Amino acid sequence: MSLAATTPVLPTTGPTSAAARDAAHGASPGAAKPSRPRVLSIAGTDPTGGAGIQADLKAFAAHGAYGMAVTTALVAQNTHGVRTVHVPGADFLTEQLDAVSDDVVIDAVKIGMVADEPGARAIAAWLRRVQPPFVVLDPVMVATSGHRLLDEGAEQAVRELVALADLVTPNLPELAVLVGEQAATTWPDALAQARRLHAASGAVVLLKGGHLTGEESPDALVGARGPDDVTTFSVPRVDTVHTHGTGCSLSAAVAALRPRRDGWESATRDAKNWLTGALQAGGALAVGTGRGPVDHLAHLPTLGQRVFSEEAWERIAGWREAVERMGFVRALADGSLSAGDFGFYLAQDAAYLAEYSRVLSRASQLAPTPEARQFFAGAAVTSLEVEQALHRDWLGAHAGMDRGAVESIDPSPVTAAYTNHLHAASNGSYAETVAALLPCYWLYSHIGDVLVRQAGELDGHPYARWISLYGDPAFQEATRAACSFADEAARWASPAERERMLRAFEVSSMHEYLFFEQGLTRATWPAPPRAAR
Ligand SMILES: Nc1ncnc2c1ncn2[C@@H]1O[C@H](COP(=O)(O)OP(=O)(O)OP(=O)(O)O)[C@@H](O)[C@H]1O
Ligand SMILES: Cc1ncc(COP(=O)(O)O)c(N)n1
Repeated sequence: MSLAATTPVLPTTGPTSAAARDAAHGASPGAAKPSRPRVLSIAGTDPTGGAGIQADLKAFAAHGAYGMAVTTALVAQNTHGVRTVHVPGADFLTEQLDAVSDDVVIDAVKIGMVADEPGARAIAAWLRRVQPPFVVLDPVMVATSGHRLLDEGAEQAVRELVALADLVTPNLPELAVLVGEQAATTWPDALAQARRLHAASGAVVLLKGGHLTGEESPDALVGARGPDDVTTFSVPRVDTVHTHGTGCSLSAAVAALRPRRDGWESATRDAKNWLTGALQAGGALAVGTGRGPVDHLAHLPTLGQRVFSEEAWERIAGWREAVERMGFVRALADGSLSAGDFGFYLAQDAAYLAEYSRVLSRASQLAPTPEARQFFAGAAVTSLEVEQALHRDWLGAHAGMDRGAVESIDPSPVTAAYTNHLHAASNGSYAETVAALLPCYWLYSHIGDVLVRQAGELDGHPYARWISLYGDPAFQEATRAACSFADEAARWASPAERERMLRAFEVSSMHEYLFFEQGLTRATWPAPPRAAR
């Protein structure tokens, strides 16, 4: 038997259009919009911070709203599920609600878990008294872990709350309960149910398709601009298990945005895009061993973080020491390196620089400021022309290679691995690209210091010209500039992006080591196998 058979689907207050409700709240298109809206969450708690009030406050802050919270229920839960629920009671709930509204002007309300029928009735009575401008109701009934967050007998009271809400954000099972039907299994059936809910209640319905399977995760706004209006928002489904609290976070974000927007559509579109980024970054948070939360602040830089280059340099302490002890550097410093090994190194360096120059050009293309664009474009030219000219001179004089031969050197597997890594990083962001490019400047000038120190007096040294070139002050200056561009990019990077930068820097440092050392280690590489005839 469906719930509709025993209870009226919706209460008797009668539907009003979204536009009429907005007008009643003074939310006309020309009305002044609060720059920092005061938004109240009425919901349960999640001590691990992924859902409920804790998620709502983060979503409010992420959207620049001032967050407030009234607790309906204290929930002992984590990323594996709900353990127990403690409900302080409807009288205390009303006391909390009044404490807020007696003092603070409220720009929007988001309602989540209401827990039980007395709770729902207390909230309904308060909404009728206070008439907040925008009310978003996420009709939380069952946690994804399967635990009930709403007493079974309270469903009718939640239906009554729908009629007091401006926007209701059900997932498929919740929508079914609200209209008193079986849960829809297809998107068109779900849309038809959402239309019926809108027609009966007057509330705009944001139908959430997170529970569907498929490559897209569609949501639809029903009734925002008229009874038959449906706007679909579809994003590619993020391949993640970390979806705890997505419903709470989405509805809170819409509530935070709505007071500054002219309608539900633009608030929903932006909230949904933000949520997709937060879902993508959720795994990197490493919160809990179950279904973890999304990263509400994925789009923000973190205040108080360390200077990127300091942290990056510290992270490669091991590679730095390895580079200082390298046999290739020691042999170059004491002059015992054979001309053949040095020639191999120079030839590979020429092949490397050709690709490095392309990645520098890409950094210039992605750079956010004219200074950075100019720096990386200039570096692309220098590495192609000036540095390669030196390589050509030596290889011409000592290995009999002409310009064409130098320009068509095959990269070794070690060289190709390094340049492939740089190209892969340059398919990411500007910040990642700069971080990947940096060790070539920095470790190279570090090796220069080590070489100059180890070589001592350069008179009569077979590699004097090269060693003095390593210590060139212009190169040290370029290294400092590259560091400051990386630091600036990191200042605006999210934690996940900064981690990608550090990783790109670390991997490039490893490649620097392998690149230099290949002058000697190549003797141990296997010869290309002969094809069997
Ligand atoms: N894997 C995913 N990729 C992209 N978007 C998703 C994914 N999972 C959920 N969403 C989006 O998250 C929002 C919440 O959707 P969902 O249907 O899961 O609601 P819910 O069941 O109320 O959430 P909760 O898991 O918090 O209870 C929707 O906008 C949905 O499209
Ligand atoms: C207090 C509270 N409110 C809502 C949810 C639903 O979120 P989810 O379905 O992701 O567990 C929850 N777990 N806890």
